[in-house]
Amino acid sequence: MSGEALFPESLLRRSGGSAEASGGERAEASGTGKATGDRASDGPVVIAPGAVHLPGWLSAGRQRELVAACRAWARGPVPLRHTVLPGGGVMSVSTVCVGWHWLPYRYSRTADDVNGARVAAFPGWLVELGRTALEAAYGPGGQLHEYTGGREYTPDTALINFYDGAARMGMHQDKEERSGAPVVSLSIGDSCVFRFGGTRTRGRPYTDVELASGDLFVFGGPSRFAYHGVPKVYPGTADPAVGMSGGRLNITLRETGLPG
Ligand SMILES: O=C(O)CCC(=O)C(=O)O
Ligand SMILES: [Fe+2]
Repeated sequence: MSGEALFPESLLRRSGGSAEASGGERAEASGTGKATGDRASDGPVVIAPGAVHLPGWLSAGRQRELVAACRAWARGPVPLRHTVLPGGGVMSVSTVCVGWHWLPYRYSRTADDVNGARVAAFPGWLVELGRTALEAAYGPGGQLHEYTGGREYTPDTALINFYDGAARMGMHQDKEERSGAPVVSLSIGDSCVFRFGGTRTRGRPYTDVELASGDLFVFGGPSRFAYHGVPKVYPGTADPAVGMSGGRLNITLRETGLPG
């Protein structure tokens, strides 16, 4: 089944209700309460220059639609799998990609380290969702324009990561892309600690942000190549209304900058 068919108009609408990046810096709330599927957005929180957290940006309905699309992609043409690293280590998250397949440490149209199949096409509605997300995080002009090199944001790959309660992701940079356009990250299901550091080292200083179901996090501009990771997931914190029985789903949209 094509992912496109699963998507109603609601995902294509430029979202109302999502605040624009007008507020100044605010301290990050550190509550660990049960995440609901439909938290009202409190507005953008600037974590570092170019790095913005928008709590509760996706409605419960949109989260359910994304969960359904990710389920369809996980069925094929490339299955969800634990990536094997060159040193023999196996990532604890399971991943499936759309548009371009990420493998350590490059992109390919085919899943060369899985089953060799060409990955699912990157759908137009997901480009629109990425654009809407950037506008919500940065505001319609200004940084948005600057951080995308004056072009419209055109993500062409999505990495979909599934975390069970024990899964983690070590500190790393997203640097296989040749484009410096921002990364758009959407979280659904269980809450986690998202650790966001600097561009030079994977160590301190960093900021720990709790990402809950429906949250948007964007990192671009001076933060585009910042180290980040997920040291902890809080099992059982998701609202079953988003359509997941457990675990955490994270979708990152990126521009690869690759031809074709
Ligand atoms: O799960 C997350 O929030 C981050 C995922 C990530 O950093 C990645 O896929 O490169
Ligand atoms: Fe990453």
